Formats: sequence, C-alpha cells, structure tokens
Amino acid sequence: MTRLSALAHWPQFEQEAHHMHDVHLRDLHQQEPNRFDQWHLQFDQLLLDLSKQRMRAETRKALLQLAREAKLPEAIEALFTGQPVNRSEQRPALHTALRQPSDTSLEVDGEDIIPAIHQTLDHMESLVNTVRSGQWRGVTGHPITDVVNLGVGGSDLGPLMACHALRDFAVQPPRVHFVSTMDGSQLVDRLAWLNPSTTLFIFSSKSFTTADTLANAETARRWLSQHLGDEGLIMKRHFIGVSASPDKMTAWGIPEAHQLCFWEWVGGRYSLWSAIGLPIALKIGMAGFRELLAGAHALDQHFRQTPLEENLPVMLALTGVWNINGLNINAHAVLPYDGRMKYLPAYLEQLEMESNGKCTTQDDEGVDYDTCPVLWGELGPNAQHAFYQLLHQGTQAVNCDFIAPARRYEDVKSPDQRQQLTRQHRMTLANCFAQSRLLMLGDSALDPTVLDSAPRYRLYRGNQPSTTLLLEQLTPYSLGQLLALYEHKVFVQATLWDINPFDQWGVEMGKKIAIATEEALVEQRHTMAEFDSSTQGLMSHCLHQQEASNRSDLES
Ligand SMILES: O=P(O)(O)OC[C@H]1O[C@](O)(CO)[C@@H](O)[C@@H]1O
Repeated sequence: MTRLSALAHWPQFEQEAHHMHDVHLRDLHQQEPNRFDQWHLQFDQLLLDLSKQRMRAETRKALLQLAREAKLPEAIEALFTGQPVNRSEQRPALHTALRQPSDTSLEVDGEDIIPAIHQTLDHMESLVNTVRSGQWRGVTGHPITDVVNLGVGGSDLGPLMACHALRDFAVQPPRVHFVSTMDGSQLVDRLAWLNPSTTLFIFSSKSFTTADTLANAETARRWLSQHLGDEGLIMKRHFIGVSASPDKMTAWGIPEAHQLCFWEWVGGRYSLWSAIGLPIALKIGMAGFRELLAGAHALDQHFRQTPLEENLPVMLALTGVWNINGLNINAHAVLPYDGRMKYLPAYLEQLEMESNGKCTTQDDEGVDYDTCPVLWGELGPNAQHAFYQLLHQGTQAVNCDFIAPARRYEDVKSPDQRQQLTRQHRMTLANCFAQSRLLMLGDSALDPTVLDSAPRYRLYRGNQPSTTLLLEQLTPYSLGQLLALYEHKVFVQATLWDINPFDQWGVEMGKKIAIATEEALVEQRHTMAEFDSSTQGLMSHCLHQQEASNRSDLES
C-alpha cells in the first residue's frame, strides 16, 4: 500500500487543486450550462448529483488516476472476497456477505459462510414471528407489547436510524424502543411507563462487554425481578441476546434458544445487516428486513461491477477526497430533507468518523494529509433555522450532503390530507434545492436587485460545495441502497488514504481508564497522585456534593 501523497499522480492532483483554488462554482456553471448532465449518476433508486461540487473534467480525471494507482479495483475485490482487509485485527470485513442471497456462496478459510448467515436470518424470523403473533409470553402469560433494545454505538445507531426512517412500514405490535445512554436516563424514562409483564429486552452487544449496555441490562433485570420475581423465568421470557460472543451471553443467563449470533468479521458500525438488525425486523417485519438487505445487495453489485467513473460510491468518495485533500474543506454536513431520516446524521457520524478518523497508514506510518472530515448533521429544514447561518456566511467552508426522497405521501388515504401533505413535501424539496443553489451561486447571481454597494453583512458569497442525493421514495429497499452507498464511500476513501476503516483502537484507552476512575470514585481515592490536578479537582467537587446531599438526607 502507498500513502496518497506518495502516489505518482499526486503532483498532478496538487496542480489541479492549485488551479481550482480560486474558481467559483458560479463560473463553472456559466462555462458548462449542462453541468447536471455531466455530473449526475443514477443507479436503481438513487440519483447522485455532483454538479454543485467545485470540480471540472480535469479534476475527475486526476481523482480517477489516483484511485487506479491506489489499486482501488483490487481493494474492492479483496473486500468482497473475504481477504483480511482489516489488517490490524487480521480479519476480513464481510458486512457485504450478510446481504448475499442464499443461493450464492463465499468461502472464507475453506468454509462457505453464506449458509450460516441464512440460518441466523431464519432464526431471527422465527423469533420475530413468535413475538409479533403474540405467542411469545412473559412470565405472567401475557403477550409482548414492547421491545427495548439495549445497545450503544453500532448496536444502537443503525437499528434506531432504520426503525425511525421506516416507521411508515411498521407492523405493530410490538412497539420498539431504544436505550443507549450509560447514565440510565433513557431507561428510567421508559421503565416509568412500561409494563414489566409485557416487555422484552434485547441485549445487543457484539462484544457483550460494553459497560454502558451491561449497566442498562442489569438495571432492566433488577426492574423485572422486582416486579415479577422469578429470576430464572425472567431470563427465559424477557431477554434476547445478540452478540458475537455466545459464551458471554450464556454466562449472563440468556438461554441458547434466545441467542442470535453473528461473527467477529462484522464490524459494529457495519452490523445492522446482521442479527443486530432484530429491532428493525420486529418493527417492519422480516419481509421488510429482507428488502433492506436486497437493496444493499443491489448496491454492492453496482459497486463491485461498475467502472469507477460511473460508480456511485466511488464518485461520492472521490468527491470527498477532493474537498478534503484538494480544497482543504474539512467540515462535512449531512442534511436530510425528510423527518424520517432524523437519526441518519448520527449513524453516519459513527460510520465515517469511527472508520476513517485515523492518522496512521496500513503500514503504521503517519499520514501527511488530512483524512476524515468533521461530520455532523441535522434535518435540513430544522438546521435552516439553526446553523445554516454558518454555511452561508461563516468563515468555514463546509461540504454538504442534501438527501431527500423525490416522491412521498402517495398512499395517504384521505384525498384532502394527501393534497396537503404533498404540498408540504413539495415545500421541503423546494427548500432543499433553494439552499444548495444559494450555497453554490451566492446571492448576486440569483437576485439582480442585490447591489454591489449592499453592506457586506447582507452578502452571500456562495461557492460552498454540495452533493444532492435523491431517493425515488424512502422504502426498506432504497434505504438499504443509501446505507450501502455510504459504507462503500467510506471504504473507497480509506483505500485512497491508505488507512484501515475497520478497527477503532482510538476508543479503547478511554474505556480502560474509566474503570480505574470509577474504582477511585468508589474508594474516594480522589486525591491520589495517579490523577492530574484537573481530574482530582473535578472528582473532589462531585464527592463533596454527594457528601453534602447525604448529610441533608440524614438531617431531614
Ligand atoms: O456492540 P458492542 O460490542 O457493545 O460495541 C458497541 C460500540 O462500541 C464500540 O466498540 C466503540 O466503543 C463501537 O465500535 C461499537 O459499535
């Protein structure tokens, strides 16, 4: 593997970046009036418009040269065929296998892994059907009405995002809830109104060692046993475990029949396609979940088989590389124009920043270029009333992804409501297109009444690059395509940057020292020299507050 800056075509790329540095998007559009035709790509349910990016034909050529030189086609093949692409952990990253149809095969270490994947899907289906048909009974004999997913990071964000995005496809019962926060606040809120007799918990953790989830699961177990007694029966009737570590699930008390397993070669943030997707299947039914897998698989095929210049994930990724390494734009906003995609930004924050927030190459050398941008987002229409001020007039350049479904509300029964909601959808699309246009062109190109003499605080300079992604409609199938698109985008960028997108060593040390810190808090060792003065001060402050509160409890 070679660092991006050591590739033979890097100087050409830098030259191109130098040339484009002062070029305004307004001029690009004037010079190339049919830019949309030249810069949009379409596959199945997705349309990717790159015409509002600060790129010209030479830019695309320079990027593609880098991609070929970085051996991107070979890397894609290595990903799909189960090579150990996760080098620091010496294992493959086979989330794509999770969506392969049952009549295909994929050998890893001499074994076809596809049958086991489909056996797990079948197991999932039988659990989903048992719960949804009311045959799964709690210890008091009542059917399950509510399922609570206890998980964090990849064991929460993907299912949470998908359940919210696909809520139009929900087939109740049961209601599905998500609890992730370590401090217990989400769980306490839920437990206040849930009925223990009819509540089922999914203990969802790849490692089954994550402190946040273990703490929430323990609180849930105690709540159940307080109300329902019999610990043994509770474990049988009120918990399902999802993990890559069956031994740990058994040790925690979850019976084998209620364990759904997946594999070490599925990264946490790539795991919603595995049994981690159980909440999605409970929410939209197993047929819907299989649609999600089918959409992702179709995108996988496109990614694997399509020439680089027509390949949606490749071109989306190269556009990112251009913004970061060519134009030095290191902020990236994700702006869905559809309330159902509320949790997409949070999901992509983990997918992109946990994958590519790295500064060492695959050969463990330092990189001398920027990698993953700071990525954040919010529903576009709401963000218009919050942080778009910075997009339009701040000092930072930001690369934006505008995401929206082209069609919506077609199946609303009442004609009057359909008409009104269709209008709201049209308004939303209009805002989406208006914002990206203004960001691109600035105000003077759009409004002839804007005078050069206007005060500077009123001016919109434009030249902010953006990508627009349109889905035909938001369905399980199209969502599968959208998510696979971003997963592969991340992989392509990692390949160019020569970093490993499948490990996350940067999160380990924090977990380790939190354990020692908690021990010190319990033992009140807050003045020990092992802690720096800042941490000692904060610990002392909290302990004093607690002591004061204990004293006032005793006095009252
Ligand atoms: O599924 P687990 O093992 O509980 O991990 C949850 C999350 O924690 C992380 O390991 C980060 O701490 C993520 O990569 C992962 O998605």
